[in-house]
Amino acid sequence: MPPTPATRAQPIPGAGQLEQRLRERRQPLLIGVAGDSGSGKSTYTRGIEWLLGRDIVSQISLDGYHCEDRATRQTTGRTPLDPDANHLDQAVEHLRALQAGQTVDIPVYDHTRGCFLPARRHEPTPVIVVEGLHTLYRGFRELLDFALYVDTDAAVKRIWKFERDTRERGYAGEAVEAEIKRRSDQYDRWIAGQQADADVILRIHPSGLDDLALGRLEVPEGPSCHHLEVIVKPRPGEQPALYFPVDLNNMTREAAMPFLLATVPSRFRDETVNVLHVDGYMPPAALETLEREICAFAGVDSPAGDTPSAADRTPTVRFAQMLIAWPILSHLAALTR
Ligand SMILES: Nc1ncnc2c1ncn2[C@@H]1O[C@H](COP(=O)(O)OP(=O)(O)OP(=O)(O)O)[C@@H](O)[C@H]1O
Ligand SMILES: O=C(CO)[C@H](O)[C@H](O)COP(=O)(O)O
Repeated sequence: MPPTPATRAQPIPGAGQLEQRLRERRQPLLIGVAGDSGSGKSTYTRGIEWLLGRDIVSQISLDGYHCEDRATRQTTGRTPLDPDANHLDQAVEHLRALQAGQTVDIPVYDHTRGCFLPARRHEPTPVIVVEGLHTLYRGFRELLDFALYVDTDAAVKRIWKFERDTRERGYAGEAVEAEIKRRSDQYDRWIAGQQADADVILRIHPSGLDDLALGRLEVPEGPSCHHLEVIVKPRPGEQPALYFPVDLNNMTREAAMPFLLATVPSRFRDETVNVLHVDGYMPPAALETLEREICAFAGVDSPAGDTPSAADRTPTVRFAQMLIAWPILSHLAALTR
């Protein structure tokens, strides 16, 4: 029998109106993002806000619920990774109120100075992204409509945290090194276990393309790339198609950019999952097509959020943001159908 030609799937009824359906909701949907400090939680989930805009998506950081500011922590020796060093019950109560459509005063932590600021009034938006060290803990998980865990390789995290904490948070280099060391057992004890309750796990490793190159990998100047693994559970039923073009000419020309995309059906914690692997540099034209497709699915003409920062505009980060936005948006679409 001749192979069936690949055709574009018919649109799923109701897809393309997600933004409208979210806007009509009275009760916000909560997306929880957990992971270590400096693991990339904010960076990799900003794509949702960028696609749908701030009217629809708002962010809450659980850092405001720490019990101690930076100076106090230096005297007690505790770190915020200890769940008891956070007002988690109050955070759960606030999320419950937001989910019920109420406005809440959210405590705020100022990382530039390491102290608390006056609480900020948070009006519920149709989607609220909640980020923090303990976001998938008991009490939170039951409230969440979608849970993401960001699991970043220690070596990658070390570089990101070191650079960010010395540049933006006023830390001396030795102090960051000492803090990373002090926290490593605590991460295993209090944070890592939350992966078990995630809908999607994003793992970030150093690029592995070197291992695939014959001889030395030749990479043009550009932002560094990483090997991302996105662990997703296959969704039952018909799914909307999401295309992005792969230009074979681009892969065989002289200055081809190294790029890898694979899906590997696997077993993970006794469940069937697909593991999407991405590494290298996605061609910008393909990325633009992918973003247009996701916008069409969401029902917006173009991304409705503020223009991203230069760091967020690197193709490697943008692609990762879309890879994370896609399972979240398609899940939200199923919940609002
Ligand atoms: N792919 C990347 N390439 C280079 N830098 C990155 C990348 N991803 C994240 N970073 C940087 O790493 C730092 C930490 O990222 P981010 O703020 O997203 O982490 P986080 O988990 O939200 O941190 P925290 O919970 O401590 O606030 C930031 O300075 C960010 O710009
Ligand atoms: O674990 C962290 C999440 O980012 C921070 O270390 C914690 O929020 C305290 O912040 P700072 O180090 O700026 O005092």
